[in-house]
Amino acid sequence: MKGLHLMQLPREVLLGENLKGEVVNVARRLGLGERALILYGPKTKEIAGKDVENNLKSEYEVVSLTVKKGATMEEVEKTTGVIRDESIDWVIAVGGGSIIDVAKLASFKTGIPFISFPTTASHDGIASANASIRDLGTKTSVKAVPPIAVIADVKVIKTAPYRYLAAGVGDTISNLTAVRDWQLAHRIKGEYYSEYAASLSLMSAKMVMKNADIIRLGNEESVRKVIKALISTGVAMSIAGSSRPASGAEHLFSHALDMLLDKPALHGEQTGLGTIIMAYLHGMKWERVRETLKRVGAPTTAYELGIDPEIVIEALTIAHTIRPERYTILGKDGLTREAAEKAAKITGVI
Ligand SMILES: NC(=O)C1=CN([C@@H]2O[C@H](COP(=O)(O)OP(=O)(O)OC[C@H]3O[C@@H](n4cnc5c(N)ncnc54)[C@H](OP(=O)(O)O)[C@@H]3O)[C@@H](O)[C@H]2O)C=CC1
Ligand SMILES: O=C(CO)COP(=O)(O)O
Ligand SMILES: [Zn+2]
Repeated sequence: MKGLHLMQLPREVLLGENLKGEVVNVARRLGLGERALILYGPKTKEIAGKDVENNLKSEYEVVSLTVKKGATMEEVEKTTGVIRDESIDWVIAVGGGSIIDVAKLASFKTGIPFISFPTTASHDGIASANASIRDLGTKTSVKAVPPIAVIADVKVIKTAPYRYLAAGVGDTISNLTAVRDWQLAHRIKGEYYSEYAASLSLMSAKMVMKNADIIRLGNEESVRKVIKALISTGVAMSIAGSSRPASGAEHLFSHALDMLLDKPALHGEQTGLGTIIMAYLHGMKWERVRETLKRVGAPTTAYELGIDPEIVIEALTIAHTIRPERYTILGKDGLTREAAEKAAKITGVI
């Protein structure tokens, strides 16, 4: 229908302590069916997956699946296969961004609801409607539906190494340049722009900047600050109907690194680094971005990320080719090698 803008959002968001047993109550309140599929990874099974599964078994028939190959189409297909073969009614994902994205796309393809139970605060896919699957023929996220509920147990999330929390700040601070890119595309290409989505996204970035010193403590309050920013960013993406409010040129840079590296760093670490450079290109106060990342202990140089400076330059020069329909500060032609090197050197990234 022309002019119709569909915004899908989670029905329940729980943020608190000791929520591994709460899943049963959430499922009951939402009237979810008898047969549940729980997805976890080898590590997140031990961290929280088994406990959630055992709690669920008191009231539901539960099938479990361990995702070993990350956010790949192979894992999505395996999951959709189990959903069909076992007549599953709903899915719960207990894990990092990869496990959540596998559950998100598999449940979307089979038309059943899923619950997001994050074990890290490292990415803003926790509550979003889009899924990033590596070998989907595109390097970027595709449309799915948001989780019907998000259950964020701060005690569980705190078990993750501090690096993950700092990565969550990197994924959130990206909103600053992502929104600038969006505004640019709105002005230059007449692209749809949502002031509400952009404001919510910017607010999340500003909140983590303001609370950098609290986040650095790595305690439960720190986790709460970052998780709220990540969930709000996911909602901003749902309002926008795309990842526009949270993904601009800094994400294209991170996607380019993922293509070039056998072992990329954490998503949020890469996007944080990209934000410093893209803020410089936009003529923004890029020093403030770098300062915040430093204050929370996130990497601000290629060296700290363990990435060869040459790869950083290459990623900067190819970033514009990854999602050509998404106009950014990199323009249609991208950066020359000289411009890329200069931007990376001036900002101290290489
Ligand atoms: N859909 C969206 O909107 C978005 C999606 N993303 C995507 O999310 C992914 C990044 O997510 P991220 O969470 O950073 O990484 P991953 O989900 O890839 O997890 C990385 C590793 O961390 C482990 N892990 C998870 N939780 C804990 C914990 N509490 N303690 C110790 N180890 C733990 C995982 O264990 P195990 O081996 O058990 O899985 C895995 O080995 C990328 O694929 C990115 O593209 C990012 C932003 C937005
Ligand atoms: O990571 C994301 C937002 O933080 C999703 O962005 P992409 O659509 O670029 O994959
Ligand atoms: Zn991201």
